[in-house]
Amino acid sequence: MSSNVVPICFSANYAHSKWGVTHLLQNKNKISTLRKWGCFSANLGQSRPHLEDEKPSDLGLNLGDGRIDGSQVTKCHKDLSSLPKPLSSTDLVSPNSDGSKVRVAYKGAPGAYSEAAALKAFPKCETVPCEEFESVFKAVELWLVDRAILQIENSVAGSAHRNYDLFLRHRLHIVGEVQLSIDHCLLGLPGVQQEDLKCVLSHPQALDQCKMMMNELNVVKVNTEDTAGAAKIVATKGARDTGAIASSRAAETYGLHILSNKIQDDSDNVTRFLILAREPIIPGTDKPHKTSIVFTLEEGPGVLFKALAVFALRGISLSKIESRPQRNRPVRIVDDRNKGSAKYFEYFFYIDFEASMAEPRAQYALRHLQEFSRFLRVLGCYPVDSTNL
Ligand SMILES: O=C(O)C(=O)C[C@]1(C(=O)O)C=C[C@@H](O)C=C1
Repeated sequence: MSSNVVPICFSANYAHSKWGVTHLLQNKNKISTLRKWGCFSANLGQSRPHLEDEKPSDLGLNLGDGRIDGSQVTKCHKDLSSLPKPLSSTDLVSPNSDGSKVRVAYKGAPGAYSEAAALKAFPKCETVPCEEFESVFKAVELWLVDRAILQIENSVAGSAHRNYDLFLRHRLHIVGEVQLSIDHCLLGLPGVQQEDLKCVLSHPQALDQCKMMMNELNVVKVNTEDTAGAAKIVATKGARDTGAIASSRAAETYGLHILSNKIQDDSDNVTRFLILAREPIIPGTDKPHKTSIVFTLEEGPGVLFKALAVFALRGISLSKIESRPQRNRPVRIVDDRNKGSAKYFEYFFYIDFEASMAEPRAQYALRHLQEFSRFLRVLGCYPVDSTNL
């Protein structure tokens, strides 16, 4: 197939498409709630709600009992063997609840923690390494993969600030979270001792999480794109005075030795990752859910206080709040005749709150928040990761 030919899939099986539409119809009420808050981007108008009651004959098809026998084939004047064979359900590769066959994009080299997070969420998935965060998002948007995994915060080193900004540059939805316990190792070439090291490479977050050990060793710290990338550099350069902070999986992947393990300052070192997809999931109330939103505020006294109160008033806990500069409008200048002009920074506020969008109290809280906000977007509503770390 030439590279500029895009295969477009259509259903040759009425029953299959009917199932999809029926499934959507059953969840129509929930979906309309989601769309109201901007967290559903699929165009339901394209699916045909009346299709559920339609029969093949209504669609202008006369299939008889649905089967084609040999006599029908011989009546054709054309060679049908060159026509594309319809996909059967066994050919289809789609995200399954057991995690099989899901393709997950992550930023970094094989052996990175983000790859481990993808494997924790989808144990049988195919992981797809990407060089840039932009490519991770693009891979999902262009249907090259089914999901993306994105590190968002660490219990010791804090938020991955830049990753917050990516949400507004793209329109992916948060459909899950993964909490991964991070045990860093100091890696070196076989035969190298810890004392031989003059320089240690790693991702800035990992170097930050192992400050005490780095100060003790008195080495030069060098930032790399990711921890596994650091291990790869040490292995490929063969530098005996250079070590890497990375996982034991990375040591195995690149044939390095573990000089020291669990070197992080805090033994409870946990990184939270988000799972992103093209479509949101239908939020439930069967298990604890979180909702992530981003908003900007109107001007006025106490607006941030009022914004946060909409959750407190309804007994909804906030699990995270983060602010990021509004890049397109970073400063607001207010002129006051008596006090002169003042510059205020403008922010996007990101909040995770502990409720499902299927709960009326969450819907009321967002409706209330709209009174004080200029812009509001639901980034996703997803089950809390309550698995063992
Ligand atoms: O470098 C990696 O291996 C990553 O997956 C990135 C990352 C991060 O950005 O926080 C992930 C987990 C650890 O906290 C350290 C690094």
